[in-house]
Order: sequence, then C-alpha cells, then structure tokens
Amino acid sequence: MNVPGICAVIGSGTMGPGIAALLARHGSEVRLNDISQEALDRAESACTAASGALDQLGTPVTEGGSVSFELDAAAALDGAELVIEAVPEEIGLKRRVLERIEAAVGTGVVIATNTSGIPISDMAAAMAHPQRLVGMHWSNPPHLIPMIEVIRGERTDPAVETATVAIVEALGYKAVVEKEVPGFVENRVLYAIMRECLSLVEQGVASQEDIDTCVKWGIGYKLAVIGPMRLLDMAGLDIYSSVSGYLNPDLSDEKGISPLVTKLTEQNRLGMKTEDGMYPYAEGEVAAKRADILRGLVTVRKALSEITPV
Ligand SMILES: NC(=O)c1ccc[n+]([C@@H]2O[C@H](COP(=O)([O-])OP(=O)(O)OC[C@H]3O[C@@H](n4cnc5c(N)ncnc54)[C@H](O)[C@@H]3O)[C@@H](O)[C@H]2O)c1
Ligand SMILES: Cc1ncc(C=O)c(C(=O)O)c1O
Repeated sequence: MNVPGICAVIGSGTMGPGIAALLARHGSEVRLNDISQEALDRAESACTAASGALDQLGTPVTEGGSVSFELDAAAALDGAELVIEAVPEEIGLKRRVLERIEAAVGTGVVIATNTSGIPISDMAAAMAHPQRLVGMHWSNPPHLIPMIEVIRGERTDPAVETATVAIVEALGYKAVVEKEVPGFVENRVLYAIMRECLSLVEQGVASQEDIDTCVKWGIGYKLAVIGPMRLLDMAGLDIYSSVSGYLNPDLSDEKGISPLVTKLTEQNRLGMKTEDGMYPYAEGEVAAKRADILRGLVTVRKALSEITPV
C-alpha cells in the first residue's frame, strides 16, 4: 500500500503541520485545514521546520508531495482518500467535525482521528457510517516519532484498520494495533509517569529540574533501548515483586487533575504555546528550545535506528 495520493488534515495546531509534512514527504498532496487563518499562517512555518527536520533525518523525498493551507473545509476534503482529524480534544467538537467530514467524502474514504485517548466508539456514535472511523494516534512531534497507535472501535470495519496499518508502514513507521481503552496504551503509560512526577513536585520531594534529569537519564534513555516489559526481565521479577509490594500502595492515585497544573492553566500559563508554563521562557527561548528538541530527537532516532531499525 502506498501513502494515499490526496490527504486532508483537519486542524493545524501542534499536530497537524508535522503530520502534513510527513505525508507530503511521502508524495501525498496534503490539504491542511483550520478554522483560524492565524493557525494556518503559523502552520506554514511549522511545516517548513518539520521538513527541515526530515532533511536532517535523511528521509527521502517522494515526487509529487505538497501541502496547501485551506480555510475552506470543503476544498480541503474534495477528493481526499484519507482524512485525519486533529482538532482539540473535546468530544462534542470532534463529533461535529466528524459528521461534517463524512458528509463531504465518499463512503470508501478512511476517516482517522488523532484523539489522544477518547474511545473511538464514543466518537462514532453520531456518524452515519461509523465503520470507516479509526483511531490513528500520532505521537508529538508526529514527523519524528516513528510509531502510531491504530485503534479499532466497536463498529470500525476490520479492513479500515488493515488499510490504516498499511499507511503507517508505508510512511516507514511502526504500527501498534490496540483494543480501545481510554488513553490507549501510550497515554496510559505517559500519564502514569506524569501523575507521579507532578505529585513528587507538589510534595516538594525534588525540584522539577531534578525530576526531568532523573527521568531523562535514569528512565528515558534506558526505556528507549529495552522497553518496560523486557526491563522486568533484566531487573528480575523477584525484585519487582519485593519493590512493588511496598511501593505501589504509596504511589499517587490522584483521580483528578494535578492542583499545580490546574493553577497554571487558570493563569493561561499553558507551556511553550504561551511562553510560560512549568518553566518560564525568555523572549526567543521557545524557538530555541523547540529547535534543540528537534535536533536531539533526530540525533537519538539515528542512534537508535542503528540498534533497532524502525
Ligand atoms: N499536542 C500533543 O502532544 C498531541 C499528541 C498526540 C495527539 N494529540 C491530539 O491531537 C488533536 C489535536 O491536538 P493539538 O495539540 O494539535 O491541538 P491544538 O489545539 O494545538 O490545535 C487544534 C487546531 O484545530 C483547530 N480547529 C478547531 N476547530 C476546528 C474545526 N472545526 N475545523 C478545523 N480546525 C479546527 C484550532 O483552530 C487549532 O488550530 C487532539 O485530539 C489531541 O489530543 C495531541
Ligand atoms: C502531555 C501529552 N499528552 C498527550 C500526548 C499525545 O496524545 C502527548 C505526546 O504525544 O507527547 C503528550 O506529551
């Protein structure tokens, strides 16, 4: 299976531009749509930056690829063979957008949602043809993280799941096929880590800088090479039993949103997008940090590819 010739990406915030840039790199004519002209203007430079990162990575260019920026959803959807929905994580909004998408495209078109973890069946509830909705959960930044979760809802046609896996593989990425649970696999694991880290900061156990250092060098580096299930074998299951016996009852089981995150969000301190969040950012620092992160991810991915080809 090749990457579809015409793709529409609906929503061009954090995720849309990187997704579009990767599809275009693989030869697709991509229409990136948003309701905000400002978001589309920002998306143009984000696509250029994503394309630069793909150059650094050495991802070959397939002839015929392009990205166009469309305020008009109907124009973006016209002739699309694959539609990827990437609007904000709000089920009511996603349902409305999906209804509009399915009214504009043929019944054979795969409609994928990049939801971070809303069950696909919940989103498909209002669709006339729910068999073509599939979860296609990209990881941020989507043009560099070479793994996509593919999630079938109760009414997703198995052929749509198979076609989505084939598209992921045609992009040179790994597909992880899952049953639907809230958060899917990646965010269940990531949010378990983040819940514990936030709780440790809130309790004053360590500074957030030291927690970042501990996770990057102590856990992140190791897990990138071996994965948690293999790490159990490396550590010894007897050790895991002893430690988890006293540790699990002490871990955070916070059911709500972290009080620290709630406070910052109420102050509109949302992170890099508002140039203030867990960390403050001086003028120009966000662009520099983003460039450092992209450079770091390219370097690490090249190194990891030598031991585990994608
Ligand atoms: N940010 C991440 O790290 C990340 C990673 C993986 C998945 N996701 C998921 O991807 C989706 C998008 O996330 P994001 O971070 O890119 O969000 P975002 O808020 O950065 O961007 C969403 C964009 O959608 C636009 N939009 C809103 N309504 C629209 C409509 N009706 N039609 C077209 N565009 C519309 C907004 O103007 C905005 O530019 C969410 O479901 C999110 O949970 C996010
Ligand atoms: C905080 C956070 N939440 C969701 C996602 C993905 O759905 C990511 C990510 O991909 O990095 C994330 O960092």
